[in-house]
Amino acid sequence: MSKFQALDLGLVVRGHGRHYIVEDADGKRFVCHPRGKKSEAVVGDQVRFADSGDEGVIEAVEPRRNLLFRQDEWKTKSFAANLDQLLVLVAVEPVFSESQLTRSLIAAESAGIRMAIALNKTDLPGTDSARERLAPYRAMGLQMFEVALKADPEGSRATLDPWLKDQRTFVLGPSGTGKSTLINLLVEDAKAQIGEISQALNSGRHTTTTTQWYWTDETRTTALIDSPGFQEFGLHQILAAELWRWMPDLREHATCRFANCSHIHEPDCGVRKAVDAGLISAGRYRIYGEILEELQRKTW
Ligand SMILES: Nc1nc2c(ncn2[C@@H]2O[C@H](COP(=O)(O)OP(=O)(O)OP(=O)(O)O)[C@@H](O)[C@H]2O)c(=O)[nH]1
Ligand SMILES: [Zn+2]
Repeated sequence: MSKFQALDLGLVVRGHGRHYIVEDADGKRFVCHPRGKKSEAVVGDQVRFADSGDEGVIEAVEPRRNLLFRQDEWKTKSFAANLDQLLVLVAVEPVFSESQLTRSLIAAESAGIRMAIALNKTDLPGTDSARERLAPYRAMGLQMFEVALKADPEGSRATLDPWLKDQRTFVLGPSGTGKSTLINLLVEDAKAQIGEISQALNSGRHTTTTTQWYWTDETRTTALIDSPGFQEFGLHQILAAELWRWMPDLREHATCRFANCSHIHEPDCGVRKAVDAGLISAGRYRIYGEILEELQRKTW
């Protein structure tokens, strides 16, 4: 038994530099800092903390169920821990980058986190072509939602609510897709929740420059975790030789002559055959090649 077992267990709902907001079982929030130099806790972590009046101290981070993160050549950025699922929000406009979409799905798949895609702004005329671009993702068995968060808020809520209920959902999406609209629709007091936290952390600004945890209900069973940073989604945590495993459409066809097939140039490659036969989308295969090259360039 850890020596911190007797301390309160709390949930990290926001991190800001060396300061954290930790919420206890009753929903009471405390400003805390980590003991020692390292700031290891991330949003979603369960921590043992001691509330020592002015500011609490995080003594230990409990073991994690999972951790969603990205890693480029220079640094690792953790999004959040202990997630149930990932919702990638894209829109009919602005046109989404398939590379970014694929990267976020690979990160979640390799972290063992269930995921879905929501296509927003389906009131716009470009909906059909957006749907077409998403067809490969639907075909590989991904849960897919169509919404119009602004044009049809009630319908959108009805579409998403059952999937979100009682889950901790991390929301990712490029700028301009409607992430703020989504949060404000589902979290009644979103602005108040941010305001309260910004004030507590004395950060002064109300913008979400870091990951933010929201409860959508008073009983605190359904959570949305909002984060900036869809851009530059590095995947250096993934081994080049295993990349294909995290792409369900490639994985399905990876019956190749060589067990260590890279699916790029080898003879008798099931993946390349499937691409030629139109069973794997050319776009997804191209992105696979790009990410693979990036991972193979790794210098360590
Ligand atoms: N046509 C249409 N526009 C929408 C819909 N939902 C959101 N928008 C618009 O899309 C724009 C972006 O919405 P936001 O919610 O601010 O998007 P965001 O993803 O938070 O964007 P950032 O703040 O840049 O990260 C706004 O002008 C919204 O009014 C929709 O269902 N249909
Ligand atoms: Zn192969």
